Amino acid sequence: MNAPRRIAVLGSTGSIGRQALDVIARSAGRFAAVALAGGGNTALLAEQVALHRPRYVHAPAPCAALETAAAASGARFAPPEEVAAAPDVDIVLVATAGAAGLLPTLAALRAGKPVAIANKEVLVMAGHLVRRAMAEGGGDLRPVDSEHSAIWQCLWGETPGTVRRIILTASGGAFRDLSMEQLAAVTPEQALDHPTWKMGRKITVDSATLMNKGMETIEAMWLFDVPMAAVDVVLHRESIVHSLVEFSDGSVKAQLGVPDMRLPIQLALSYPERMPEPAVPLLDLAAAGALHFGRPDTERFPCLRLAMEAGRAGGTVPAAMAAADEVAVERFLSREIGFLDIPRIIERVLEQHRPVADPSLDEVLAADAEARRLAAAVPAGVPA
Ligand SMILES: NC(=O)C1=CN([C@@H]2O[C@H](COP(=O)(O)OP(=O)(O)OC[C@H]3O[C@@H](n4cnc5c(N)ncnc54)[C@H](OP(=O)(O)O)[C@@H]3O)[C@@H](O)[C@H]2O)C=CC1
Ligand SMILES: CC(=O)[C@@H](O)[C@H](O)COP(=O)(O)O
Ligand SMILES: [Mn+2]
Repeated sequence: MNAPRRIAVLGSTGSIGRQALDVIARSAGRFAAVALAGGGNTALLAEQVALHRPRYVHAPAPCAALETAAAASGARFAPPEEVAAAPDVDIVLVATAGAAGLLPTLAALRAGKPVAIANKEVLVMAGHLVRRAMAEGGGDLRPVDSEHSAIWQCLWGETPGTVRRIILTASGGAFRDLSMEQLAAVTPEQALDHPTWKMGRKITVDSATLMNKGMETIEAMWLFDVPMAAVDVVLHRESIVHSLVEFSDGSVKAQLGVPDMRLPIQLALSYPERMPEPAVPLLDLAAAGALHFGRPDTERFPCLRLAMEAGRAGGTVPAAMAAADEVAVERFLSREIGFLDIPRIIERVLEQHRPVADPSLDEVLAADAEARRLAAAVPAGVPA
C-alpha cells in the first residue's frame, strides 16, 4: 500500500475539522492527520492530539492538557502558516472559520501544495491574492464547500470555455418560509436550526440570511474563473442536488448525494482518485420522493443581493462585506441586534466603505479591520 497522504487539518475542532478527522480515521491508512490547529476549544484539541498523534499542533492559547498531550505525542507547536508550507505536509485542509484561514492558504499555495478549501471567506476577501499565490507557487485548490465540490465534479472531463452558467443550489435556511414580520422576531436558536445541514454557528446563520449563498457566488467566481453574470442561485429545499453546470449546448449536469460533508471532504483529500467505499449513506431517490426548486427572494433576504453586488464591484468591497457580516452575525448571536439588522448593518458599512481596486494583502486587511469597526458601531434597529 502507498504511504498515507499527510494532511494538515486547520480548524480541526470545528464542524468541518471534526468530520475531516472522522474521514481520516476511517480511511484505512490512506490519510494521516500530521498537523492539527484549533481555536479556543483546546480541551477537544488535546483529545484529538492524543488520538491522531500529529507532528504539528497549534492553538492561539494552549491549555495545560494540550501541552501535556502534545508532549506525550511528540507534537511540536508551530503556527498554521509554517505548517501549511512544511515539506512533510502533502495537503492542507483549511477549515478555520473566517479571516484566520487567509495566511495559511496563501502560504500553502505559494509552497506549491494542494489546498482543500472549506473556508469560503478566504476567497471572498482575497480571491485575487489566492489566484496569484497559485500562479506563483503552483499550488491548487480542491473545493470542499458542497456546492463547489459538485461544480468541480460536473466540470471534470469537460472542455474549457464551454460553461454557460453555474447554478448554485440554496436550501433557503432556517427561515425560508417566514414573512418579514416573522423575521423581525426570530431568535438565534431558531436561526441555528438548519433544515438540512449540521454546521458551525456562523455559517448556519449565514445560511438563514442567504449571505452564505451570496458568498458562495463570489467563491464560484474565483474557483472556476467565471464572471458573476455566469453565476445563478436556485432554491432547493432538500439539499440533495448540490449544484449544477449549464454548458454551451444547453446541457445541464448536476451532482447529487445525501447532505453530508464527509463526501466532499473525502473527495478533496483523495483527488484525483475516488475512494473505493462511500463516506456517507447512499442516496435513495425513491425514498426522497420529490425534489423542489424555486427562485430566491432578495426582498426578504437582501444579503444575497448585497453579496452579488459586492462580487461585481470587486476590490476591497467583498472583504468589507465579509467582515461586516462576521461582526453582525456575532452581534445577532449575542442578542444585541435583531435578525433584520444583519443586512442593514452590512449595507450601512458598505455605504461608508472606500473601495480600493486590486488591493494588496495589507489593503485587504485594512478594509477588514475598518469594516469590523464600523459594523460594531452601527446601532440596532437603524433603517438602511
Ligand atoms: N460546516 C460546514 O458544513 C461547512 C463549512 N464551510 C466553511 O468551512 C469553514 C469552517 O466552518 P465550520 O467548521 O462550520 O465552523 P466552526 O465554527 O464549526 O469551526 C471553526 C474552526 O475554526 C477555528 N477558529 C475559529 N476562529 C479562529 C481563529 N481566530 N483562529 C484560529 N482558529 C479559529 C475553530 O476553533 P475552536 O472551535 O477551537 O474555537 C474551529 O476549529 C467556514 O469558513 C465555513 O464557511 C463550508 C461548507 C460547509
Ligand atoms: C454544506 C454546505 O456546503 C453549506 O454551505 C450549505 O450549502 C449551507 O446550506 P444553504 O444552502 O442553506 O446555504
Ligand atoms: Mn455550501
